[in-house]
Amino acid sequence: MVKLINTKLQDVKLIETDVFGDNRGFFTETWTKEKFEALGLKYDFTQDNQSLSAEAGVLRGMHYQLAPYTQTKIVRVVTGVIWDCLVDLRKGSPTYSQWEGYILSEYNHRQLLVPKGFAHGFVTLTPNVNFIYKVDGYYAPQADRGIAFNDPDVGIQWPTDVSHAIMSDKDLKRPQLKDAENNFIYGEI
Ligand SMILES: Cc1cn([C@H]2C[C@H](O)[C@@H](COP(=O)(O)OP(=O)(O)O[C@H]3O[C@@H](C)C(=O)[C@@H](O)[C@H]3O)O2)c(=O)[nH]c1=O
Repeated sequence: MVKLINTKLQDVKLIETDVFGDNRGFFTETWTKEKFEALGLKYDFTQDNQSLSAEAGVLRGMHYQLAPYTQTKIVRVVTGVIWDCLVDLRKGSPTYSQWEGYILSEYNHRQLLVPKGFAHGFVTLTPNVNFIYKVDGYYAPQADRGIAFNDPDVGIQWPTDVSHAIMSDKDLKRPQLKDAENNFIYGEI
């Protein structure tokens, strides 16, 4: 059985699948087309991605691709623990500009549905985080955008001190939401 858990953010869902433990370890179906579609999660996935973050305190975010290159993502962690964060960038959404964080780990096996129009990022809470995700749109570097992880107007409360987080140069220079290019309209994407 696949279980969907609503979150504070409109349209964002946590996903739990059955995990069958035994003397060898465990088994779980991480994505099953017909079971996910029966719950309304019907996407034409085009790409699977993996990142490794070697240390605790790596911060990647807050990322999105502009329309028409928007991506739905289903994200999860296969080794390690992260605090994953989303910001709703869809103008007109009841939760516009709000953020929420979720623990995703090799232990809770939780996945997160990141709808189109959300900025997404995470901080690693352990070393050796293997993060994998499906997306339903190809990588489009010309549409690659982000907002600053520490935008005071958004006010994300990271669970650890991220003032010296290990980050890409690109992410250190992201604009605030009020200055960011953003063409998402709630209901239109
Ligand atoms: C995302 C991506 C990157 N790349 C390349 C570009 C670059 O040389 C290298 C690293 O890219 P980045 O620094 O953007 O990688 P990263 O910071 O891990 O980017 C990811 O972060 C998380 C939080 C997300 O939400 C993802 O959608 C994606 O934006 O990989 C691809 O070739 N295809 C892709 O789909």
